[in-house]
Amino acid sequence: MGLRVFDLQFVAFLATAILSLISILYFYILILYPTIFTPLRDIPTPPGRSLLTGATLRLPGGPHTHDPRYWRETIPNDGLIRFYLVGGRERLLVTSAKALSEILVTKASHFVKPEFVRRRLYYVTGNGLLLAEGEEHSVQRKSFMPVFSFRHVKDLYPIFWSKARELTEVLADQIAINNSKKTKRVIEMRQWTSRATLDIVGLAGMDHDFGSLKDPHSQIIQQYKKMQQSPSLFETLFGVLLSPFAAVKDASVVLRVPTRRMKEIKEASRFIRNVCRAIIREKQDKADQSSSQIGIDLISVALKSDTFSNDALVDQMMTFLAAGHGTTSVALQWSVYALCKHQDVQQRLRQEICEQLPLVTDDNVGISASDIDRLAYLRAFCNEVLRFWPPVPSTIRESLHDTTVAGHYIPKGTIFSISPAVTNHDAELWGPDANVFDPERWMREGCANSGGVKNSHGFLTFIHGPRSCIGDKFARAELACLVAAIVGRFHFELEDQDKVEMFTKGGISAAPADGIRVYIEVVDGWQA
Ligand code: HEM
Repeated sequence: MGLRVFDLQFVAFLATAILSLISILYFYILILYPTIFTPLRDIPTPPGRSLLTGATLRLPGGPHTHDPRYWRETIPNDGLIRFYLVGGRERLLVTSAKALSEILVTKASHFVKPEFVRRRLYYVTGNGLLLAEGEEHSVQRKSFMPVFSFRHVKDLYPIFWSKARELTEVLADQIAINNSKKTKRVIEMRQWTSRATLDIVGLAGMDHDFGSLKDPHSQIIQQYKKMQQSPSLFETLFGVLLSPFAAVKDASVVLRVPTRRMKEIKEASRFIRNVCRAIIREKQDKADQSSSQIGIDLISVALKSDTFSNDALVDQMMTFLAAGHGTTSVALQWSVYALCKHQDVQQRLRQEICEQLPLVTDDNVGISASDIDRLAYLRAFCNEVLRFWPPVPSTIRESLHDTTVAGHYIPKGTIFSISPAVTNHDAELWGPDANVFDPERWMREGCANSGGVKNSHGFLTFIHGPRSCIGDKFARAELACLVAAIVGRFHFELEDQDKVEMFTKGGISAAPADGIRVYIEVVDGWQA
């Protein structure tokens, strides 16, 4: 009996000691380290933070104490602003062109994508160009540079145009559906932009038509939807609980918890990998029969180079599908939003397109790169959409070892936020009208390629340096073809004219929250 009391006392003592230790550890990680001991304490920091939620980086949506654009404008800084994430973790927002240039270009090899980002993206992108680091990345990048050069991308315009035509056909069918007397109808753009851009990456990237524009039940689109699920309440709470330890060790353990969402993400990833594998086999069979059967798409060119194993090629295909599909889809959604909010721009763009391009309904007439690229206002409009609503609003980097940025000492393991959404609206770089949507800035003399920005780092949509978007020319050409085709054929108006579109909260891309619901109507003048 006496022994049992002693046992209980010992267990109670042990439990109290463990709880006290955990509390001290949390206190140190949450309060003491980030406020007193951190070597980053001299970097300007926005006032006020919640212990639980930190000052999590939000997407810009107007002045707000947690809005990084607001910090950029109100907190005096010399290139870096420190803020806290959930659990007291520190992060540095990079605000000056000089600091961006150091991290992205001059000292690019000192900075990598953090391990927890690589783990999170792995299922979606595979281990291709986006996630490779160091020498492996250099070799992969060198192999793919030629196929993403303008010399090659210009040959892909007819593919972009043919899918843009198909998009206009399915949209016209949607107007006619159920009620042939109706001339306009409300459509949610997201599903159509997503299907169009997936089909385009499929055709131009791997000579394979997923046919998702025509097939509403397309398996591959369903699988991508599964991958974009937001974390459940349990996963979020679990992440918050572990987050203080992320400062010590990354908390990607959350990804290893076998929740239903993680199971579905892994299944979807397996499904898409198998589709990629089958496409490669088909290509190899064709190539075995005749070398002239090899196409001009990205993967055929990689196959010809003999640099990649089949598994490595699957990773690259996953990368191109993921990196090239959602981003351009989001850019097209914002384009439609801009057209609705600025009807004068829509009219002027339609006039240029209708005057200078052949009918989109005419399937006998092809389009070349020069047909599209000579349309100055189309180019200005697309550039402004990409500036104003960068589809990747923020990316992150981690310092590989102790270094300096903007004159500040930066210890190994420091995490930086590189934010196109902040930099693309920086009044110091773009002038006082930085927060105004104005394609005209790209039409001024000598500004066609720069929009008049004072430093090239000011346009950060595709970032810069050795890790910049390799698909930027592909994306710009694709977006221009899609915008030209839909503006030439349809008139767009928001379902709710006064609606100010919000960004989605989750995901990598900054997509419009409601997928852009518009009235769409076939216009006179540019139809067969
Ligand atoms: C409007 C459309 C697009 C935007 C805004 C965009 C933006 C970006 C950004 C910001 C990065 C850098 C990410 C980081 O390092 O953290 C990136 C990388 C990348 N993008 Fe894009 N992208 C777009 C379209 C495309 C397309 C169409 C493709 C391919 C078909 C593509 C393929 C890639 C690849 C492979 C990388 C990794 C490059 C490397 O690390 O060497 N992107 N993109």
